[in-house]
Amino acid sequence: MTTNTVVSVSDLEKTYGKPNERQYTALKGLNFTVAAGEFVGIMGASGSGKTTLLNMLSTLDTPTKGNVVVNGHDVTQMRGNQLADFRAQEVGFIFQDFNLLESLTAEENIGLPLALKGTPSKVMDQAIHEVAETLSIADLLQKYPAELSGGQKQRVAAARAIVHHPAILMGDEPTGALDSTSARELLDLLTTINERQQMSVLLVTHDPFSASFCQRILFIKDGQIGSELRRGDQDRREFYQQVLNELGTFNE
Ligand SMILES: Nc1ncnc2c1ncn2[C@@H]1O[C@H](COP(=O)(O)OP(=O)(O)OP(=O)(O)O)[C@@H](O)[C@H]1O
Repeated sequence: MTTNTVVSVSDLEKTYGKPNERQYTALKGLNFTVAAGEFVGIMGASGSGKTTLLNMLSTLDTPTKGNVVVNGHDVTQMRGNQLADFRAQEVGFIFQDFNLLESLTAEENIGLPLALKGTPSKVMDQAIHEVAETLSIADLLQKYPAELSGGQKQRVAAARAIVHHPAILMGDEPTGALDSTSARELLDLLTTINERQQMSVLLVTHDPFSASFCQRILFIKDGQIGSELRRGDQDRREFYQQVLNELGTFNE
């Protein structure tokens, strides 16, 4: 793995079910890398293995075979506390349903990854306010999730995902519960995070509009990478058309 590779996946396989039970192989030998500062999309039809892949990358589940290396750590070799430390430091997550804690303010939610690491409160305050400025949510910090719109909740969730400067930000359909305006704002925000902070972003989505914000898209079909698109110097609208065309032929 070269130094500017943030994610390296080799021969990744995942079979669900015990050997003496009914088994299903969701991933059938995936190989790809994500470079530092790259914005990569993972697309595929329902059931193609997108969430399974994200679970392997984020260490929420373990592969049956193969390796996943994130920022130099072979996560398939880690156990217990090592895994917990890895997740707390190297990965940021945003989910479709925000996953904010309702009893905490936006500020407290954003600070969670730092609190879990035992960060001193002054350092934590500064980091929270910096990220809140970057994501234009400084005025929301004292509010509780119930007082926020879906779009605002997802901005808070994005702030929580990057406050500890992870090596990579992963999103599982993060625009799925948003109206089209908020979805657009979140995608612009992910682009800002990617460009300004040089943070690698991996976005799992079945939505071609969301995917068109990526620099490169991997299309998964039946547990394998079926094809790949690169945006190059096309503008986003042209790339969107290309994604639609690819999906048209890909799903046939
Ligand atoms: N815990 C499990 N046990 C058995 N099979 C599973 C399990 N989790 C997922 N699968 C199967 O693995 C395949 C891939 O599922 P996965 O959730 O990764 O797909 P996906 O591409 O994320 O789908 P969607 O877009 O609908 O979320 C599916 O056929 C699914 O039924």
